[in-house]
Amino acid sequence: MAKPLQTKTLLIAYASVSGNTKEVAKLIAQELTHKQQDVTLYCMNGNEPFPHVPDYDAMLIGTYTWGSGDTPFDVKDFVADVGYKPENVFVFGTGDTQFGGDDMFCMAADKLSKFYHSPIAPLKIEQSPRGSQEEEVLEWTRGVLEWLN
Ligand SMILES: Cc1cc2nc3c(=O)[nH]c(=O)nc-3n(C[C@H](O)[C@H](O)[C@H](O)COP(=O)(O)O)c2cc1C
Repeated sequence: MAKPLQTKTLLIAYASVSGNTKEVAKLIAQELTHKQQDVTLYCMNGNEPFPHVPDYDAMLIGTYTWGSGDTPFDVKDFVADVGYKPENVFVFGTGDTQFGGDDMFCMAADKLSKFYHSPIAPLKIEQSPRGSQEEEVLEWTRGVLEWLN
């Protein structure tokens, strides 16, 4: 029989301009909540109060990629404001292969994942997760939970 999952406190912090990364963040949050996890969603480019990161068992960071493989300023600011590298940081991103092809696809997610020594590979979604990519989001989310348990 599968081991029951422990309830973890999980921060999902994301930046999103046109809504794709927000959609992925919401799907992840839904799945985690469904699995009895204690989830807080935080939008980096909104007006919500800054989260107290040490309160969480793990942080999931969501980013789009802009320019030529660049990390958005909102994400860079968030990372700087957190001020330390927590353990257990998982990264998801959305991108578009029309900008720079496979080499630059979701490059911001790759960079963040390296920066935080993330224990599992970043999730990379081509624009909106709706449709066939939804299952990839759910699988990745289950992978995060498995790693934390
Ligand atoms: C000016 C510009 C540059 C972009 N550069 C990249 C890029 O280098 N790599 C990539 O994967 N996506 C790139 N994108 C695509 C966005 O990352 C993608 O549309 C993403 O899903 C937007 O996320 P959001 O809807 O959460 O804002 C670029 C988009 C724009 C408008």
